[in-house]
Amino acid sequence: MITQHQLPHIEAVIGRLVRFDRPADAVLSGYFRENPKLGSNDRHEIAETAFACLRHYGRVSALVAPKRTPRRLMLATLACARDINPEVLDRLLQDNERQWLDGVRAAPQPDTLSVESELPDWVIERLADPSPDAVRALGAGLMQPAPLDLRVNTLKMKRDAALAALRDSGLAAEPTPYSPIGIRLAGKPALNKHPLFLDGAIEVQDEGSQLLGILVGARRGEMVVDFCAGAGGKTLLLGAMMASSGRLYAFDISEKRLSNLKPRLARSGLSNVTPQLITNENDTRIKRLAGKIDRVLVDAPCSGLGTLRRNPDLKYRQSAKSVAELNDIQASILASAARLVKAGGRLVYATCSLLPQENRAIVDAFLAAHPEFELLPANQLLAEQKIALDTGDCLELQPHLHNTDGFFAAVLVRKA
Ligand SMILES: C[S@@+](CC[C@H](N)C(=O)[O-])C[C@H]1O[C@@H](n2cnc3c(N)ncnc32)[C@H](O)[C@@H]1O
Repeated sequence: MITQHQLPHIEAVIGRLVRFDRPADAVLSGYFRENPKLGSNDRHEIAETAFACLRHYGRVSALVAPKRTPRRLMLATLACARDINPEVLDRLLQDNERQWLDGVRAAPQPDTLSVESELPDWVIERLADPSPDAVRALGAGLMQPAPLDLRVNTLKMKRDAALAALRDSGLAAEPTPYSPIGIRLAGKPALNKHPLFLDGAIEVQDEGSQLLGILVGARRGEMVVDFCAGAGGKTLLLGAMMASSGRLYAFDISEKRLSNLKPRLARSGLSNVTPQLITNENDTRIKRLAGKIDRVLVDAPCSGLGTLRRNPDLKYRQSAKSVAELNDIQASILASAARLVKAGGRLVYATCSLLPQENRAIVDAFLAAHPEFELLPANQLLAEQKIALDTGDCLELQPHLHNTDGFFAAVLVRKA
């Protein structure tokens, strides 16, 4: 329920968000830390309105143009992008705002493809299929809330047992359609105090991420590298696939992200993981492992445009220029990671981007320069795992088609 007391807070948060200089969730949690007296309903309404503003920013900012003040953006969001009773909203307005907002409500919808799909032109131009129908369908999918997916830690529990335990605790839980170790929950229940979570038997992980880990196919006793491990979402999956045996290196250049892996590792029960901070993809510590690794995952830094359901601000924080810069980093990381792979070993290149420029183009250029590698068709690998999902020789997940985040993965093998 929106109240008068919340409006200055929403306005302040929107003012910070539309600078697009920091991740939206960091802006929001920083604001809540500065304002500890805000109650849970206040936080909920502030976050919902702020994210609605970001999700519908193309439309909302066109409606209030040319005076895009935070207050106007907030009022247009409340009137046009959230399901707020107009009478309730009108009671919260200043006198001079009622007429203005009526005009906004009555204004014809801006009908450019960019506003309709809520995707900037530079993104549309770079999609594999930029035709209006495809863009509208993708844009609509990216506007839906992402489901809450869990991965069962198979070291601790089977999926059926986890499903039964979650249902016993009153949660509506279903198996995920594709991942054999995934569970989809209805709603967004808080899980951080759930016994299964505390015991490390479940982790929050999008089904798409799970499929990508499954393509790595890590096995017991192998030497495996998660090259861009971050906070270890996929490391934990790979470690469980290896039944906590062999050796799993988790590399990353971010000390902060790697430190977030530590408590997750402790819960998971894995004892085969070696987190390793590296200075860059050419770090000397990596060279020592050259030619020794069975499987390498490169979950490359990318634009994140596949995660717009959760991070709608990314489409304004990224740009054609930042994607071009990422392309250089992606190519360099992939080439470096490839040196680790032994003969017959597997290299998986993955992103959570929807742009061919960060996906297939990087892989094609790599294969052209590295004839010692070849592509293993992802659809065949998934079929061998009895996963009924065929997106061609690379895994290409799209929110509106698969109800996962947008993901890309190519599986490469070093010829024996
Ligand atoms: C997409 S995120 C990885 C997410 C992680 N795999 C997970 O499942 O949670 C990309 C990661 O690449 C790391 N990174 C950026 N440049 C790197 C480099 N040159 N070498 C290794 N990691 C790098 C970033 O710090 C970031 O954590």
